[in-house]
Amino acid sequence: MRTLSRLEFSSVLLITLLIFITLINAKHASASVVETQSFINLKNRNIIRYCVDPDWLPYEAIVDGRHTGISSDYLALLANYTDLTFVLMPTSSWRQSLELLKQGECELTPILNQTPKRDAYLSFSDIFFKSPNVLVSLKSQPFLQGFENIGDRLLAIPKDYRLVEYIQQFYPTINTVLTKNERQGLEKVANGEADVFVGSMFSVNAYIQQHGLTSLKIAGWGGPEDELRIGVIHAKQDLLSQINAGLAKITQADHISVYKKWHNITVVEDIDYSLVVQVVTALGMFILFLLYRTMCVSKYNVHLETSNKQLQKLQLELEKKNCDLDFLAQHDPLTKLYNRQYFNQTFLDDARQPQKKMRQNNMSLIIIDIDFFKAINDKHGHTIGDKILVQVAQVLQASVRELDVVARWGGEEFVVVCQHVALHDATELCQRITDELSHFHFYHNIKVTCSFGIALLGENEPIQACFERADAALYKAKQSGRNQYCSA
Ligand SMILES: Nc1nc2c(ncn2[C@@H]2O[C@H](COP(=O)(O)OP(=O)(O)OP(=O)(O)O)[C@@H](O)[C@H]2O)c(=O)[nH]1
Repeated sequence: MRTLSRLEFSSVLLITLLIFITLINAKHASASVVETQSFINLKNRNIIRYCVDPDWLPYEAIVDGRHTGISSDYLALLANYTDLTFVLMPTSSWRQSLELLKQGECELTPILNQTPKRDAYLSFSDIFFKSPNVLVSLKSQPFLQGFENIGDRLLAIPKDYRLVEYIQQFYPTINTVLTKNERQGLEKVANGEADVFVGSMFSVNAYIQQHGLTSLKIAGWGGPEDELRIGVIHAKQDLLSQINAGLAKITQADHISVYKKWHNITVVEDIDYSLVVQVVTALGMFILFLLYRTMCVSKYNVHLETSNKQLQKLQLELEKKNCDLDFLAQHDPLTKLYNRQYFNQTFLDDARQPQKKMRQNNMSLIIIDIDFFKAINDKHGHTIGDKILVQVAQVLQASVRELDVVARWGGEEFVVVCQHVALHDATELCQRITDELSHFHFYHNIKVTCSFGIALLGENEPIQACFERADAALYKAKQSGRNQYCSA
């Protein structure tokens, strides 16, 4: 058996090492192609050591020592379309990955932007993935649109990211604070240590959703979009033709599959809740004011209704009092017949229209006087005398027609005005009254008789004269022995 040359020995040692690394990674069943390669395959394949950003999901990350994210899926596709085998060199930070690339320890990094500084040690493939960068701020901040409106605000950027170079070159006056990674930048904004953060939309959104940073919002676009490529160290730039050929073989369906797997963007709505609160508060106050007004108005209405009812009651009482007053002014309180004042106003005033009509239609005037009333008073007392007066009034009222008017002239004397009644009819009325009185049961069986004086109102005769004639006729009836009627 021949002994191995130094070159053969080194190759065997390297392959053994790679197998060992592969076996360790294989237990994680990653999308990374190297993790499923057999020893025989590895022998025929070009093995590439690569580094990634260990904390840049969904683009890439190292979780439990395993490469995951968009770049992991693309490397798997590339491994299918080329004879390249990719072996992950785990790092703890993006900076460390960049350092290993500069030193040539890592030969490839699968997803990054091309920048002038990186051109110094990396060669770049064609673009295979594009993504916008966004500005992130607290929801209370205004919508910034772009870097132009950042003003004095403090901008957080992950160090060693392409955007640092971009800001330094195009917006050197913006106050910046460099953060370890995107997560730290977002946390600084959420904690108020920085005002704005700029980063890739995919990773920013993923982080906001994963960690429930609901106080944050997308506040604008952050410069040119990321144009992501594979970077290889200059020593390995010959690989680029194979890499680009492999990338070109990736189908649209492959791209969409990767995109769907890692894209879970939910639009964080840019709602100005302070405005909503202001509007709701204003509306609430307006509604409260309306309620207060309605309560005041209904209270006032109740008060008004009560006052109106009281007023109506008072009005009714007043009307009743007025009626009472009117009645009292026109009636005799004892007999309830019309009084002398009413009689005078109604009949003795010639100027009044009704009397002119009466004159044209036969009007008879009868004066009635109770006989020997003084004797009744003297014998039975005034109270009984009053009652006799009331009973005589009832007899008179019951004996006349509705349109005739009976009034108490004074003392024990009454007046009857009969309309449309000729002298003859008036004498019949007196006889009827006389008959009624003779049959009427007065208090204490007192016998009550009356004397009557009748006069027919003559044409053009003043009523006063007619009254005087009736009075004279009454006197005549008295003189003739009472309980009789005389006409004039
Ligand atoms: N009880 C009572 N008596 C009254 C009222 N007004 C007048 N008198 C009485 O009526 C009486 C009238 O008396 P006289 O004028 O003398 O008449 P008379 O006694 O009826 O006699 P002749 O008329 O001549 O038949 C008086 O005694 C009055 O006091 C009254 O309202 N009530």
